[in-house]
Amino acid sequence: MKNQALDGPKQRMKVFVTRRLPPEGQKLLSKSDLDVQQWDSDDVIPKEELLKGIEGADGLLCLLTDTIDKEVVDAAGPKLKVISTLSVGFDHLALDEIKQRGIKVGSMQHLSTDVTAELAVTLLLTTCRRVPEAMEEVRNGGWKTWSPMWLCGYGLSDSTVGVMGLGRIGLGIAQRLKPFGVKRFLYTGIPPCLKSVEELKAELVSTEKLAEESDFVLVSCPLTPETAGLCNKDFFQRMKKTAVFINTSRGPVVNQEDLYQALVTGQIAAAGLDVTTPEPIPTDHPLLTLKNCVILPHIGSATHGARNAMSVLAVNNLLKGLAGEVMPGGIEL
Ligand SMILES: O=C(O)C(=O)CO
Repeated sequence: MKNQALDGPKQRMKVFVTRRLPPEGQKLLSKSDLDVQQWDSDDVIPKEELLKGIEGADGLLCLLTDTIDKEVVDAAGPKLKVISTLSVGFDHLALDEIKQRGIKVGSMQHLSTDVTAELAVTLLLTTCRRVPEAMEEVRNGGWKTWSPMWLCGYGLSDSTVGVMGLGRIGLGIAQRLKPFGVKRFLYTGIPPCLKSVEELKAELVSTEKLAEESDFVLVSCPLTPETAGLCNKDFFQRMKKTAVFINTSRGPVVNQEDLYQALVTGQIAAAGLDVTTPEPIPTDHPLLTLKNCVILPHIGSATHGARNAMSVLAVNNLLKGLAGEVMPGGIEL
């Protein structure tokens, strides 16, 4: 039998959680034997609270709204072993600093692929068929009669769709769009499954060609130094005047001033954004004055099922990582 007096009581590992979690993840966390300290709020944690809270932590569970930079990992100190993020994207994590310290990182992997692809399709259809504008006309008395060219948009049948970043989500988008009668798929990026690409007869092209030949451009690439600002003046000038642009990845992939100019001058037909820079986009932002721009508040993965499942995976990543086991959503650094 172990001598408790000599060994001392087993110290519980400390984890810091930067937000209230969806119920299923919260329940799992509460059953663990970790010393859980949490920012018990639905609001973003202020940086100074994060710096205080993470001190001496073995693990961190964070959100995409938390910037985990050198200052934060320094404040944590040498015990920090695992960072689990409740997101697919990890552009908010200073990966170099994290890697240098041998900290393991877990994210969502495939978990929110379907719902995010579904939202991208929703946003595309909403934007290309001018749904918010049409609803507004019903409310404000603009609906006078059925009229041949009133509120005409663009349909997907026989179109060319360009997916920038044919990863898991990009592929999910293309697969969902195929039954709408899309004639041709173009893509950039590295597909997760070549067989699916063959089934779609999707063509790997340059970013320029994708811009020039697509009727609908959907951005689903991660934010990296290479993709930041990729959709800029030159990109929009290459697009067709009848083309529709959709971004469900990260705001900074798009130069918003250039997008505004492209929309206001009729360089492109319309845009739908689920992500902006910054988030939230200020309510007086020029893009919000445009009828041909539909903006959603970053709800790509916002279904009850997905968010609960994401929170369970985020907690499991934390538990497994701290136990020295393989994290189900571990990422290669
Ligand atoms: O999981 C992510 O990275 C998101 O952007 C949530 O929709």
